[in-house]
Amino acid sequence: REPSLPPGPPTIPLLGNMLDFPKSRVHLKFTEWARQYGDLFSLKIGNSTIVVVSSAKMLRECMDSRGATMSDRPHVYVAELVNGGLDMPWSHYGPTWRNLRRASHDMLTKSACDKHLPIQRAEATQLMADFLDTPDRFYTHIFRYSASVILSVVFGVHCASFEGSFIEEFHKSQRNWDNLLRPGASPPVEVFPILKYIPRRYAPWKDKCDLVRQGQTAVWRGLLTECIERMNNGKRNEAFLEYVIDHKEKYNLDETLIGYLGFALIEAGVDTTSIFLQFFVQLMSLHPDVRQRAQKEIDDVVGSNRTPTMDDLEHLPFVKAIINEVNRYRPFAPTGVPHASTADEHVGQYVVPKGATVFMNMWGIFRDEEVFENPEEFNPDRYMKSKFGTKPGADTTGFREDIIFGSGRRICPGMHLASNSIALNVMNLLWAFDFNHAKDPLNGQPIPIDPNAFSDGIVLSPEPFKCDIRPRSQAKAELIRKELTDAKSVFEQFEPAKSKV
Ligand code: HEM
Repeated sequence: REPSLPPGPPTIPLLGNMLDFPKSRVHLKFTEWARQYGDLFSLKIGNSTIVVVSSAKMLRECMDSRGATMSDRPHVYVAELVNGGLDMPWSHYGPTWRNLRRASHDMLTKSACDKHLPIQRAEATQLMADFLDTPDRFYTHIFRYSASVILSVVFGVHCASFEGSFIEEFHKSQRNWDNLLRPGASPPVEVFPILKYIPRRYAPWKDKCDLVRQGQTAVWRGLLTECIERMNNGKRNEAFLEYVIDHKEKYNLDETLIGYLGFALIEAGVDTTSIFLQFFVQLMSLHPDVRQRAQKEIDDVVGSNRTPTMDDLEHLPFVKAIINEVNRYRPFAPTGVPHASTADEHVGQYVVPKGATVFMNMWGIFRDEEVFENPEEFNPDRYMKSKFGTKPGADTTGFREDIIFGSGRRICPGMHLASNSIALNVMNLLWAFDFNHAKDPLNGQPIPIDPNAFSDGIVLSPEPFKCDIRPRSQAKAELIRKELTDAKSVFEQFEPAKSKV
């Protein structure tokens, strides 16, 4: 390790820390190292450098305030084979990313997203109705909701069901993509570039890359073609992509890039929103005391004769505290989405060198005992006592309300759409349903839910679990069904999704 680098675990010649690098649960090891080496530590993997930021204060100093040099993405060879750098979350910091980013920013402003609240509300009503009809399929209902909202808003397409639909195909294709990105699924080409040249017959991962690329291209090409046809037939429905197509010169985007822009929003927006809602259902089933307290708050503000609206949120501090605590307790990307530096940056006494991969260790930030009381405990009440859920006297420098959405120039452009989705559904689901452990039909005993069973990788998502979801009253169930009938007029403004792309 070069002496100017932040400290870190001891290295061995040539390989550096490669043998110590965890194959799973990377966030746990990063957090252990952060406690040992500090809130800015480094690892060497061969010649390359990884820097890990593990406090909000350091996040501000090292990343938020250095947007111009900390906004690249690391080279990931399989991603280059799959999307050639045209897919925004993977794009390198440069003109293509800038054009995509500018368009997404203009499309997804708070006021633009608020205009799309009617379709978000209609979709959220369908989610409640789906929970009434087939509660056991809550996992796919949530995925359908998240996908259909983004498809409607971005491409102008509504997808009424998961099974047998385009959304099911997209789900499968994304799981193939996740598998390809898992550690060990492809050789470490980034460290040993020679591995790129392994002939195809010995490198099945190259064929898998082709398959994922073909699947993703089919998704955006199909949706874009439909959008253009609709525009040509005079049937516009205010989809965001219509606006970008109209202004493609302004953003310097050709058809392929416009397709990738739409795809990036589905790719980055669907799993994230779904995962939040799945964890929410899990945590409400595990913590009936928290659920009941939130339900009492909602009942006092909303009552039983109407469903919640976005205007209710400001009167529901405990519901907001639950949202914050789900994000703290189960951050969707526990080591952040890595950035890369494009210049040597002096941070305190250390240098973060040009080309380093920089991780935001959200797990470590949210599990810091100096900052959070009993951080391992799911306790929304902490956010009732302080804005950031921190304990009295803790240093809150660098904390911000949108910290879960990333950092600097790469901060999530979909955060307003995501926040509306999360708030609407959390309010609705607490208003409408009780969540409990499912019972084993053979012995009537509660089926345990393991809160620590989650998938590995850059994204944390709960392993499938069972729970019991029931409407809180017949009257509420009837109101949901009536609102779904009313929502049909909103859905009709969108094109029905095809079963295949
Ligand atoms: C709970 C929901 C969501 C969470 C927690 C979330 C979080 C994040 C995070 C942490 C990043 C990486 C930021 C960074 O590199 O510093 C990100 C990037 C991104 N998100 Fe989200 N996101 C959510 C929903 C959405 C939605 C709904 C959309 C689209 C409508 C979206 C679109 C994107 C895109 C396109 C990027 C890549 C930005 C870039 O690389 O420049 N996200 N998101």
